[in-house]
Amino acid sequence: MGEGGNYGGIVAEGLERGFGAVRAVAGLDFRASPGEVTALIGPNGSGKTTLMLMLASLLKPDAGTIRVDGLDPVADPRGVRAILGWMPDTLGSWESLTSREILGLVGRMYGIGAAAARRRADELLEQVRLTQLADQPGRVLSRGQQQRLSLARALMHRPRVLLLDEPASGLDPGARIDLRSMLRRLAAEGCTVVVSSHVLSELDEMADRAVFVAGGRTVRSQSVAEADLQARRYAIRALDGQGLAARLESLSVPFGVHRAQRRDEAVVRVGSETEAAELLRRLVAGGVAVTAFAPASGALEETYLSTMAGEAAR
Ligand SMILES: Nc1ncnc2c1ncn2[C@@H]1O[C@H](COP(=O)(O)OP(=O)(O)OP(=O)(O)O)[C@@H](O)[C@H]1O
Repeated sequence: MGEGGNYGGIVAEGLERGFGAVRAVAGLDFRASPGEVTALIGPNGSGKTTLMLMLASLLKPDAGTIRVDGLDPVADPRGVRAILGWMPDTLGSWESLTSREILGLVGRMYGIGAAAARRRADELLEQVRLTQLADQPGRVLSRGQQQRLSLARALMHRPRVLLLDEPASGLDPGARIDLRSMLRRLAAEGCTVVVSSHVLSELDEMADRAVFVAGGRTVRSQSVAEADLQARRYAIRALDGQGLAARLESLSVPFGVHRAQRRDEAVVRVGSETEAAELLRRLVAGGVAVTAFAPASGALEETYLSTMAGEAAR
């Protein structure tokens, strides 16, 4: 429960924001609950950053209402900033200050005492694996290291709500895994976590819920568990591709042939995991030597493609 209102987490309704003639956000509803990681997904220019800036009190909506843990970012921007951590997609930094100094300064800006800020900075530098570089000036950090520092900055004041715009971009695979487990842990501690990303396979692993936006509007909101249950495409490979095709034809299963990783595979659409298991059983029973049988794309990617295809047809 938020201190200043009835809802914990984020509730935004009917949001609109234009820049001159461009309607960046044009009737957007968005919710994110405490204890969950919510993914914000949409094509380039669909309004994700504009939405996050409004949630973070850094940009005023032209219309609509926002509550962040019960607080209104328009009426009470300081209140919202005190409970919210914001990791922008690119972060300007103080080039001559060290990571340790930057975090110390950010801590002081949030009103944390010097000793407590130092302790918190050390703890976060450890978590984002920057301890070795803590006393190097900011300008020597690589892009991925800057991203990790940016995450530490967003967490300095232990925010209850965390907004991250493309947090994984520039991170190496190990750092991506660290990021995922950090965000899961923060959600488990009750934090409201919102992540925008174009890497949908990563969100499959990380998010509980996804909000899809296009053209500045919400076009779909779905839990990842629901996405997992929906109809999806499976890719099948066999030692003998022609035998596989013949068997699919005899079972009256429509399929397309797709060249992947230098080999042909058949792509079919199945309604559920049960249906997939039954198809695999029948192929094997029919003597097809199946070597691979798996979803052709992640659950959120599947929703994204079908949702955006629907949008294009509007
Ligand atoms: N300050 C601005 N002035 C003018 N137009 C802007 C401004 N900020 C955003 N826009 C426009 O608003 C639209 C939405 O932009 P936004 O950055 O919110 O998209 P996004 O979904 O975050 O995109 P991406 O996935 O590429 O990061 C775009 O058409 C963009 O050009």
